[in-house]
Amino acid sequence: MWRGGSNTRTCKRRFFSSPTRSRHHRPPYICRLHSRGSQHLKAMAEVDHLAAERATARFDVEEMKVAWAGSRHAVHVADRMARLVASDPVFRKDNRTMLSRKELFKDTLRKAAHAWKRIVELRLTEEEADLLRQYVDQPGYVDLHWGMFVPAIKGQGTEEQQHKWLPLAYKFQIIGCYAQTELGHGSNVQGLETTATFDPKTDEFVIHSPTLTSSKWWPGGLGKASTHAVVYARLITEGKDYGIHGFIVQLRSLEDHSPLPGVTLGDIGGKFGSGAYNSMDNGVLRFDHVRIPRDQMLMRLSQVTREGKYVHSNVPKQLLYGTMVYVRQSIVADASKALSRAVCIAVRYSAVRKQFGSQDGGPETQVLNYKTQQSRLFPLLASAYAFRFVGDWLNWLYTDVTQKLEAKDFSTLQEAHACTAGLKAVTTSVTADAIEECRKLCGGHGYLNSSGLPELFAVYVPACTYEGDNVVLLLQVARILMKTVSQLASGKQPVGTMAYMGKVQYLMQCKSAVSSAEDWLNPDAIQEAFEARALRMAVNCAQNISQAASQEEAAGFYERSPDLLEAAVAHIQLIIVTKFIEKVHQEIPGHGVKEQLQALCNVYALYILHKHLGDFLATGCITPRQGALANEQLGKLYAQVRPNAVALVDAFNYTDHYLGSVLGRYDGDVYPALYEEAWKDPLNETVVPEGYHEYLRPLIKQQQLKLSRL
Ligand SMILES: CCC/C=C/C(=O)SCCNC(=O)CCNC(=O)[C@H](O)C(C)(C)COP(=O)([O-])OP(=O)([O-])OC[C@H]1O[C@@H](n2cnc3c(N)ncnc32)[C@H](O)[C@@H]1OP(=O)([O-])[O-]
Ligand SMILES: Cc1cc2nc3c(=O)[nH]c(=O)nc-3n(C[C@H](O)[C@H](O)[C@H](O)COP(=O)(O)OP(=O)(O)OC[C@H]3O[C@@H](n4cnc5c(N)ncnc54)[C@H](O)[C@@H]3O)c2cc1C
Repeated sequence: MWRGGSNTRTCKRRFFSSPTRSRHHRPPYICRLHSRGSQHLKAMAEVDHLAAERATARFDVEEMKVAWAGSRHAVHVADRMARLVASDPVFRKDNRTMLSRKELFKDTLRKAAHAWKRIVELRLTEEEADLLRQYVDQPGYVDLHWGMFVPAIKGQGTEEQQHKWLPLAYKFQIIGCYAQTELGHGSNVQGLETTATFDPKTDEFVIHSPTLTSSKWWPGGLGKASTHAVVYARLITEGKDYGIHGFIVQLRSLEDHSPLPGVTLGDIGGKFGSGAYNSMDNGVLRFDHVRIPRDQMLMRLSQVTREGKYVHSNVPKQLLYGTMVYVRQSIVADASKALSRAVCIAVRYSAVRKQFGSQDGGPETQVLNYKTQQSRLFPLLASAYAFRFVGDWLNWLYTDVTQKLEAKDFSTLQEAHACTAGLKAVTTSVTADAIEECRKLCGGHGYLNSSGLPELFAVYVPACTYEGDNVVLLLQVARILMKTVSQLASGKQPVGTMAYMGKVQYLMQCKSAVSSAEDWLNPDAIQEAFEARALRMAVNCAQNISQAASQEEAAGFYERSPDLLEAAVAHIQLIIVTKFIEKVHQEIPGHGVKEQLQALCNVYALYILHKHLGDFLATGCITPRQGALANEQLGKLYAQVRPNAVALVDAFNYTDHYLGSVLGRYDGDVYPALYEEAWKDPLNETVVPEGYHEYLRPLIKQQQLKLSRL
């Protein structure tokens, strides 16, 4: 019922033969003679400026790649797809920020068409094709086609509807998008205004946009590319409004791509940052009484009969939100990808960059050796790993819930909603902030487009808003927390990620036994502190809401919503910490791999504890002294991570192409690359800039004339 996109774990494999490759999947870098202005730079043989860093690693990087990717098979497939993309000139992206919007959009169409051609020619599996698209790394209509249009039909269409529409979508005979949000409403899905009124005379629905605010607004791929959309509209039949339902609507001609009669379509305009998300044609759409056959209503959950009778299957209405739940879980995995890219750039560059420290002409200090740099960077490195593992777990949960739903077991629906909504909110917020932090960690050069960080930030930051504004989603988690707390008194045992709340008697009064910094390395000590903090914050909120006895519960919730947000964050951080601890408890092969993950797990947990110390102290879970000990241990852990830092980001296994950053290059040969990149800027195409004769020369001449008259 919630069937979404592919579950890559179960994908059938069909490899195309691949050439043998060197250990690191980048072409050997030969520093080229620079075309302009840099003739003094001599061609050099390949040099690994980070070799000394790599030599200090105390673990097996190849095995860490397996731990990161999930399996040896996953490393292998990702490696092949990444190289395939990196070696293909069509997928070049280093000039992207210099293209105009129109050029960028056309470039996106070209890349998408070429990617599809390669997928067909090489007969790639679904898993391989997904990865290939990921490494092309340019937001475009295909993301919504595969990521939302297809999953919506799979999840909400009947067998016949799937049989009819999916083959068309799979072969790109139609291109689809997901048209839910309107100009007037996004978060409040039940507030959408577009109508789908059944006309029994013709056996059709009439799709209409009654107001300006009912215009569909934002859907990716809608503006220029899509031929079809799953449109969410209020179903009206026999004079009654049955609320929001999904409909497959054709928007453009399959002959000449012109909008069909009654359909007004366009792009909503340029977005934040150069390049970045501007490759996507987020669109506006209005309907003027557009007719579609009745069988284009997605009828898996509810149906309208030929006579116009509304029939709702005996399933929870929230299944209509299934596509969003599917995408939210995939966004958590994407957060670890975006965060690990930023961290990889910042760690490698921090190892190359040197400032201060030399009084006598000796070597300067690598900025990675500054404790402040480590205390800003290593928690982000740990977070990348934490998000990766919680993302894997969430993918498992999603698959499990989907199977239960197929068997008409809806008991885990709430758990799935709380986990996907909360983890989406926390991981995207942290990642967006972390990318910006990585930019600052790279100093001035981080601000250059060639660092890759400005574009990564601009592409990533809307993840805090799309698929549910993060605050709105955290309030959903808070509601479920409050419901769970209120049920504790009745003796109902919470399950899943809320199970810890069942230990309410103990967790409300327990005192941490930590008495030395080392005690904080005990996972039980961490787990208990996080559980007690999350539970006490939730219980405090529930008490404050109920104490406002004069108010309705909803009004109390509204008043206390800032505190509720924090309680929801505490609960989600507990889940992330728990899943990291569980991961480290598993068998993990490879020399030193488990030890490194253990250290990163502790960094993650103690960093969160340090950052939110106020919560832990205010709820009395730990004492100020124990808080100070946690911080002391954190410093020791940073020292442990330091010699492994570069190898830990190498384990992400990213090609230079995918990273797209002169600062994050695998070989660390940053300065010639920065120098060379600068000359590629269109401003450097002419020595004397355009506009000199119009504006600069007359200005200078005028001033000279004035001066000569004096
Ligand atoms: C690549 C980028 C592409 C981007 C694409 C997009 O952005 S696409 C556009 C993306 N757009 C967005 O993401 C829009 C974000 N907005 C929303 O998802 C919803 O409007 C809402 C969740 C905020 C409110 O929901 P509501 O109006 O129904 O009102 P309510 O709060 O009263 O909840 C009623 C009950 O339903 C439960 N429940 C809710 N959701 C789920 C769920 N998914 N599953 C299961 N259950 C769920 C909830 O717990 C409650 O349960 P209870 O207490 O009765 O047992
Ligand atoms: C890049 C991008 C791509 C997108 N792609 C698609 C797509 O393909 N298809 C599609 O249908 N949509 C898409 N969207 C739309 C997206 O899903 C919505 O923008 C998102 O759900 C947020 O809704 P909103 O814009 O209505 O924000 P609003 O709800 O108007 O948020 C504005 C502010 O109000 C606050 N707020 C709102 N409600 C509450 C509340 N109850 N309590 C407290 N605070 C509240 C929010 O926290 C926020 O600070 C996309 C958006 C973006 C930015």
